[in-house]
Amino acid sequence: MRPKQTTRTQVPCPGIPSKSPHPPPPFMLPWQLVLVVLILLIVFGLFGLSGFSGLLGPVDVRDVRIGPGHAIAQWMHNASFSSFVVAQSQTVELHPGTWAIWGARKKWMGTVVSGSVKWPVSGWKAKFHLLPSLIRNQEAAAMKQLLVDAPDEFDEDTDGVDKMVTYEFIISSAGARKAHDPVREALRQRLRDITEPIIRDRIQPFVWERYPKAGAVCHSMIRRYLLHERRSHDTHWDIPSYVSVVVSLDAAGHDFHGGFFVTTGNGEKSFIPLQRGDTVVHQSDLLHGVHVKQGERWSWAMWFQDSRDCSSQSSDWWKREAENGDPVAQTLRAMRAATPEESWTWLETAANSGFPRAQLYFGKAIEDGLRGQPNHEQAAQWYEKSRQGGEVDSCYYLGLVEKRRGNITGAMQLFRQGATSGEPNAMGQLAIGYQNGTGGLPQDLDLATEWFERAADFTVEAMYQSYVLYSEPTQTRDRDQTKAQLHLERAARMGHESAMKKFIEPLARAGRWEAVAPWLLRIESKAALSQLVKLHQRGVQINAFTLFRAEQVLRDLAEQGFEDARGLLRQLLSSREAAPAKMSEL
Ligand SMILES: O=C(O)CCC(=O)C(=O)O
Ligand SMILES: [Fe+2]
Repeated sequence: MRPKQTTRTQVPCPGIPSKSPHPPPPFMLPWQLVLVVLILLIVFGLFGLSGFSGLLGPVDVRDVRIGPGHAIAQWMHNASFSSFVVAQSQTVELHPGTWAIWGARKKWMGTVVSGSVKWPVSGWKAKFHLLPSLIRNQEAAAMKQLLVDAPDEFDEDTDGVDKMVTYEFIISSAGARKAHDPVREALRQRLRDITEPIIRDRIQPFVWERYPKAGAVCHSMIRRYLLHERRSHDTHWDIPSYVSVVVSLDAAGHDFHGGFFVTTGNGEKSFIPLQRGDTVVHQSDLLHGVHVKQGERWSWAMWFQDSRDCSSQSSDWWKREAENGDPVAQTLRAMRAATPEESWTWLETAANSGFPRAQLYFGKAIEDGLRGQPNHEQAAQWYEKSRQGGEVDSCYYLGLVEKRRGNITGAMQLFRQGATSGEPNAMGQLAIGYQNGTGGLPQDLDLATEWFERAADFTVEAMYQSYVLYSEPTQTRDRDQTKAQLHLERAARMGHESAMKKFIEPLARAGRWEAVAPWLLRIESKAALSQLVKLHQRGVQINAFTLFRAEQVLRDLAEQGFEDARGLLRQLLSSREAAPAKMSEL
């Protein structure tokens, strides 16, 4: 496979002057010989004539075809028994399209597993590709190590999918301001030194061949899934991305269990056991997510746009398919719609076609009052249709409607159905039922703990409640401080306000102000920010990235007109006082 050749070098002809006063020399001069050889190298290098490869130096063929024992080959075998995913493999060659005179030219030969997920109702199949070992073990390890060594330099914004803290490190991004902050530029550059050749030589050639309209990588980031932090990136579509590429930096079944999955929202998840350096390529029609059930995982994710300058024609994506009546395409268009009215129209059309996920979203749109007054009864009818169509998330929303109607027992039955199908919000509601003994459930703190703990991989409230429950004994177990502490830290790191305050109490009591400082920024209240400024003024060591972010937060608040933030910003920037901080003064 070759990337498209966009420009070709014009080779000037080294002609002999027409009116030469001297006869041409009988043999080529050495410099002319060199020129001719150079021209041959350029021409054959550009056109890739393999017959001349001897002239161009050795070809470094990296053969990473997988055998039947490889985890992905086994997954593929099992997928053939699945009701919703199919996959087959082929061998593919990638030529980087660049060449080096002195170094070896590179060629990648590997297995590509092409799979698809069959959507219910629609004939639509969401395709994806798996490329085992596209990234070398050492490359993946080197990328990860750079960030393991800089644990505090991750972004902690709110995630668009689950509203919890992201914990991502942006390597490059066309849109994000944080992709240009000077304080992390050296680290970003080291990561780009590794990632850019990989994108140019391996990822881009493959993506451009399979998706001819794909342009440039416009967003590239590392995500981490640590034990005391984020455990999941639950079921979603990559709405802003034309082509998404995910590289696992750890090995499933070895460093962690679970990981990247594909689904149709019916409760079944097919976990793809990506090994270190294995790569997934897909578009926004693939419903997918991440759940790290044990261990820790890091991944490198990229989003291609459909242009080289990162402008996006996303309003055109899946247009023809939507207009031809496909409900999956219609739902995707609703999620990219320019106006609420347009979104409503596509969702209504898709819901009327019987697509369970669209029925869920349409119910939400009605309940949220996307058009007119919120209407819970009408929303409930769509949730019910969606539930009957197999969409597990609907059990939770329908359960909430029942709860509001005062039918707690009916609500609990719905929550149980959602919970046993793996829906985390329903798990949390069922746990509350056992915690309080409501909705026809006995009070049972062991079952409450069990369900909260299952949900704690996904929702911040369940993380916090797991901490609360493990902090106390039940009739059958002692309190478990280790588990309680893990859940408290996870809830705190994922943005639970009470958890953050509880988590820093012992740090403050021990006078560990360096450790307290980043938390004050995370809490972001006026009191917390002024304490942070106070610590800084008193000479407490605060890492450069925390200080940089504090300045940014205060600047943003000041620009929004908060007078206090303006004052705090001035203090932060002004010189420090020398006196050490005392707990009693804070
Ligand atoms: O971490 C991964 O494997 C995938 C992350 C993902 O799906 C996303 O960032 O959209
Ligand atoms: Fe994604």
